[in-house]
Amino acid sequence: MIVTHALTKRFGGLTAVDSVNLSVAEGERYGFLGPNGSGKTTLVRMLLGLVYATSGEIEILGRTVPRHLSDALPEVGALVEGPAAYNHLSGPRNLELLDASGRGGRRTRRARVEEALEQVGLAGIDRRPVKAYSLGMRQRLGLAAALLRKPRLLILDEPTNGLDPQGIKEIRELLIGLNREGTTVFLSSHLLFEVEQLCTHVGVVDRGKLVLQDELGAMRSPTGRVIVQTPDASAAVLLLDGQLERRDGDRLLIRHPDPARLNTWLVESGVRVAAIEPEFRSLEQVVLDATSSGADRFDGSKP
Ligand SMILES: Nc1ncnc2c1ncn2[C@@H]1O[C@H](COP(=O)(O)OP(=O)(O)OP(=O)(O)O)[C@@H](O)[C@H]1O
Repeated sequence: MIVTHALTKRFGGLTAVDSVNLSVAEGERYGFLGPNGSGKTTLVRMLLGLVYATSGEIEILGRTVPRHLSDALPEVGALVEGPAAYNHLSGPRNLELLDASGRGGRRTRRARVEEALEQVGLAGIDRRPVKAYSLGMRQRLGLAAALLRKPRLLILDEPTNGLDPQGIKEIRELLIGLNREGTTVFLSSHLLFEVEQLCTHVGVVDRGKLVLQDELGAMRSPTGRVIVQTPDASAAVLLLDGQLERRDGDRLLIRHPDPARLNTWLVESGVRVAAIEPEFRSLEQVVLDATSSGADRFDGSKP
């Protein structure tokens, strides 16, 4: 769906995107994660032919970009930083105008616009001009515009920018739903938590370089520790001499390679186990290990 080879963009002496090999397959929800200023927007703009690469190659839906971009674009929905709109017109009117530039027939235009508005939570919006929209509403309108053509591929630059936690959740659910119906989703974000909640695949960019690219599940390997919930926590603590890493009420974090064996042993020793599961590395830990700069440059906050 998206392939780049040694994609590079320099602005004078600054290398904003540095030899990036991106690979996004059909059906994925791919999170392109990096701190502010790491080159995400520049890469997205190159994918959409809005900025020329200094060197390297881009393929979108099997077409070379920018040369054959116009063949790919009808199947691509895009949202780039600061979605453009006619500020003196209403949101629905903006979408009607946009739709008129596409291939859809006039008779069904109103229905397409209404469906897109409904998908992003703007159904029944009044006729106020876009200049009176909040940042979150503008972002939703931008998403609606990206959805008008029922694209096979969505390319979204920071799609939850300006949204409150409820809005972020709604957009997440919308993107997961669209993806289930077959849309491949590529989005950039500086929010670790957002990517962890939404994406199946992650690319981590640090100072223009892609330092990690994998399936989220594969990245989050087991830590070798087991989380156990037990009403007999005090008895378990005595039993676990040296293996216990942390106790939090009736929740214990235990160094052990095998949850099944640990479970058997605890139960046979008279410790009732209410819940047991292996601990996996968080995306934050993975990113911390992969980047020289440390995860403090990434935004790990939860909404
Ligand atoms: N037109 C430009 N001219 C000069 N430098 C630029 C230009 N566009 C971007 N840059 C620089 O390239 C680097 C990457 O910027 P970019 O906007 O792609 O990062 P980003 O990861 O999208 O950050 P943010 O989330 O803050 O938008 C930054 O150092 C930025 O200042």
